[in-house]
Amino acid sequence: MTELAIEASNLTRKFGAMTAVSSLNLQVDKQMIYGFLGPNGSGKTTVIRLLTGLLKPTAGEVNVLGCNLPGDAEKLRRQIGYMTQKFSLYDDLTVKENMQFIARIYGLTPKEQKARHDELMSIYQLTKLNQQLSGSLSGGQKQRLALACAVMHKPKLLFLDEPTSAVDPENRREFWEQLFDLCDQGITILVSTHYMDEAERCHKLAILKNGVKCADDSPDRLMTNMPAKVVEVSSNNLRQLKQQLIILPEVVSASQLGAHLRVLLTNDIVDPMAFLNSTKMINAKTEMQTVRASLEDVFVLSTSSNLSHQSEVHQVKP
Ligand SMILES: Nc1ncnc2c1ncn2[C@@H]1O[C@H](COP(=O)(O)OP(=O)(O)OP(=O)(O)O)[C@@H](O)[C@H]1O
Repeated sequence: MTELAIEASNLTRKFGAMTAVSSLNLQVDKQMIYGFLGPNGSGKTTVIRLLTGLLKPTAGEVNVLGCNLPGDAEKLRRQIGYMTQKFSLYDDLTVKENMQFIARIYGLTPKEQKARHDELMSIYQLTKLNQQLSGSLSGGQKQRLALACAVMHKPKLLFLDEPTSAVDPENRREFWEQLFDLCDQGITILVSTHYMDEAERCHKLAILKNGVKCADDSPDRLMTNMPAKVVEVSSNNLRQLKQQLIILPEVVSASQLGAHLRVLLTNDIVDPMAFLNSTKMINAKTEMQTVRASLEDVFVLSTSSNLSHQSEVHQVKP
């Protein structure tokens, strides 16, 4: 049986009357990259802070790397790394000084500091930037420095809260290669993101909405088992067609992608083409085909504000 790095049951966190995280059950296997995908304010950062011991839960149980939280938070701290959304290092210190500062916080001896510093500078391509003020680094360079600092003390578990929000696609791809290298070395990674391409790279993924987990599985299984049908429609009246379709209860969403309208239909529609034809909104110039669900479709369905659709999404994983 695979060992768990994180286990949470009924984890709940309220801020006053507002419930930021609601009865969350979570199991994360060791040595995997587990993603949190959710819209703004869905509770991703709050969950991460609860799992790092930085925030106390209102209710529920959390065990991370064998430490029961919040009681064992201090014991856990040495075993985890945390990279926050914002660049949290000192702008007016050089790259080297920031690394030294973090190394001292983690109590590395001068000899360990030197060895780790040289190793990380090389892995994260920071050697030439050693004496540069951190505030003057590019977004991608800052991110590499932040990751180097987060792994300084060789944590077993890494929390990354929207780590690539300020970097371009090429740097993002490179960053993910580094994450897979870390995973290969035995590190478990929990990462929150807004990006579908990033979410699709995770071994497993939870989708959060208003503090509630609405789906939890591998990206592939989420797409294969999505309880809705997807039809691509091309026509000469896409904008008008969209307005007509989205008011139908069977239509979860209709969004334009270039020359197509991507239409999500509830699963009880057995023959999507016949259904769309029966709406009489389709004209002689309309072409339709059913297509495989994308992760974005799963996300749209999971976070749809239509409650009748929402109840179905919970069936993504019973
Ligand atoms: N310290 C706090 N006090 C009051 N409300 C808070 C606090 N921290 C978070 N919240 C609220 O909890 C909800 C979830 O916030 P959280 O930052 O966890 O979401 P998120 O999914 O990380 O959002 P984003 O993607 O925008 O970073 C929000 O409504 C937020 O305003």
